[in-house]
Amino acid sequence: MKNAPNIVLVGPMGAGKTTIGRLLSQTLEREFFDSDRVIEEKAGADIPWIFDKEGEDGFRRRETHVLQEMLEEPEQRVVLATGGGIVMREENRALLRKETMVVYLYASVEQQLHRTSKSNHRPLLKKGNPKETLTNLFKIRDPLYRDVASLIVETDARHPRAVANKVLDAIKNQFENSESPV
Ligand SMILES: Nc1ncnc2c1ncn2[C@@H]1O[C@H](COP(=O)(O)OP(=O)(O)O)[C@@H](O)[C@H]1O
Ligand SMILES: O=C(O)C1=C[C@@H](OP(=O)(O)O)[C@@H](O)[C@H](O)C1
Ligand SMILES: [Mg+2]
Repeated sequence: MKNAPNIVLVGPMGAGKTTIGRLLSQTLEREFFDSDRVIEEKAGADIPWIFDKEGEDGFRRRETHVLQEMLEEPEQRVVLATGGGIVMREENRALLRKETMVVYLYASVEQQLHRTSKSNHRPLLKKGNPKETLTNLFKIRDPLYRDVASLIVETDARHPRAVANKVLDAIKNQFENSESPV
């Protein structure tokens, strides 16, 4: 498992990408990165500010740049939590398809809504009705998550530690099967 490629978590807001990614990195003794935090550190500003001053397009340009940096480092083996919109750009999906173990953390819209209800760090949920926004985004993005994912793990009825253990088991099975001699 040590040699498994970069592990990248994708999924909607509130799926647990940041939370589970940190748990996975501890167990796997790998560096953990959250693309949102890397974007904020590089910009010296938080995501709401970036959306406000540069628009969503400006944020997406920064997001692609960070993804390129993270995945194009040949020796790097990290755990990367992405933002929920990472799959919107084809260039990001192309990057995710190369040499990467992509895990789709699935969460129902109800759970997405519940888990993001206390957050004021997600600009897309500040406008309009959050449930409608999450429902519409899910319709568009669920097929895109499935397109890039090697594994899909259900998160609704599991605590974070249980989700992380499920992901680890699934990665172990996938990686060992792919390594086993024909
Ligand atoms: N499996 C889970 N069960 C219950 N709460 C969760 C679970 N995964 C994450 N959370 C909680 O949901 C919120 C959003 O999690 P986060 O990791 O930020 O999601 P994402 O990065 O996918 O948007 C956090 O408060 C986190 O503690
Ligand atoms: O779904 C999206 O488009 C976004 C999700 C956020 O990350 P999380 O999925 O970690 O909340 C963050 O990248 C930004 O607010 C945009
Ligand atoms: Mg996150």
